[in-house]
Amino acid sequence: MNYKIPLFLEIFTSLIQTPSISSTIQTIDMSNKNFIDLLSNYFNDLDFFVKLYKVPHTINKFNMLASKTVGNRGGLLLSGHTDTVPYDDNLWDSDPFILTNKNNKYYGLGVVDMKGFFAIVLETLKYICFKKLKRSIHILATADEETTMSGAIHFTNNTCLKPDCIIIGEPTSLIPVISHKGHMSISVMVKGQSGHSSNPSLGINSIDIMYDVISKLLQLRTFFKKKYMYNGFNINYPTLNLGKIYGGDSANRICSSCTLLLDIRYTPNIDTKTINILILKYLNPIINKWPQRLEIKKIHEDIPSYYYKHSNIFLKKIENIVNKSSIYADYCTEASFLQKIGPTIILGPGSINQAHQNNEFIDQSYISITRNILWELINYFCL
Ligand SMILES: CC(=O)N[C@@H](CCCN)C(=O)O
Ligand SMILES: [Zn+2]
Ligand SMILES: [Zn+2]
Repeated sequence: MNYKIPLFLEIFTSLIQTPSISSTIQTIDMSNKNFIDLLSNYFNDLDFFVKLYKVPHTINKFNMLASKTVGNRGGLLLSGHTDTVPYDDNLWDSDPFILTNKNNKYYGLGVVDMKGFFAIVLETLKYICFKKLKRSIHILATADEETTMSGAIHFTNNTCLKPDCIIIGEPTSLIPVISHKGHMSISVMVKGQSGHSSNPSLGINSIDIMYDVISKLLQLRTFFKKKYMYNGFNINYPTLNLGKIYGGDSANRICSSCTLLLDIRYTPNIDTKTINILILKYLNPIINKWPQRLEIKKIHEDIPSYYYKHSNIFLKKIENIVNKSSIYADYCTEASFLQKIGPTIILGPGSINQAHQNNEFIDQSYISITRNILWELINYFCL
């Protein structure tokens, strides 16, 4: 085909160069508009019909849907998120925004999770003859997957698309993922009272109280592991991770405020209502001892767990194409929402082990294999 779209490496470089960090911490959170514009231009270059959707309650964030539409139903939807997690300054061996080629790997923030997927999709589409298209092909690029999933939620609730199949290109090492855990993110703030450290009775030390909170949460963690075993997952029980803690300012002041961020990844055998009750049950002794001093909040809406419950014909076809049986994952994805509009499978290049890491990389061998798989998927669902 004779498109004016740039070469693969030029595209990949530009995607990595364009920051699109999302965070629940406002000072770090960024608009994804530049990234969305870049992607839109590339899909325009391929003569796709491109539409942007502003995602409500965000700082200027957008979803993009690029389509070649045939009829009004069915077809294939390839989906990815536009945002990356933040990065640790100084802990990278290369500039996270410069695509770096070393030892048959590409390094950069988002190479595997998951800007590389878009670069490979574009590279694949370049060589497809759309005159032969029998069913629609859509590419969805969402905002805020790493935080609230508000992009996927907004899209799911407002689209009239009903694809035959949705592929989410998260890094699964090209193994189909058909189930994953749910995700709950919580903040616990302890409000104490400051005072001179020479006399403990002059204040209420919020770090001391947080110490008790943490010890209760670790007990809850043990309870989850004992009571809610669920086979199929690699980590076959709900996990609880203490993710961030901050508070206080000086060694010689009683600490007046301390905040803890944590997440719970839950298996399908426990619901969020039960989890909420358990959190309160474990923390109640502290809440009673220190009335009004604990504030427990959700950082974002709970993300439900996901299980593929559609036609086995598509699943078998996809397992055949990649020559791998499907598995369950411990992380979570936008499949929890997108599955409402069509059968959804998570399948993408690179390993989740390199996601959210310093020196994030994607093995170059994934590029041609993924192109072939995408080509077969498009051939099966659209041509
Ligand atoms: C694949 C992946 O890393 N997904 C994110 C989504 C977080 C949504 N709050 C995770 O599992 O942490
Ligand atoms: Zn991801
Ligand atoms: Zn991620």
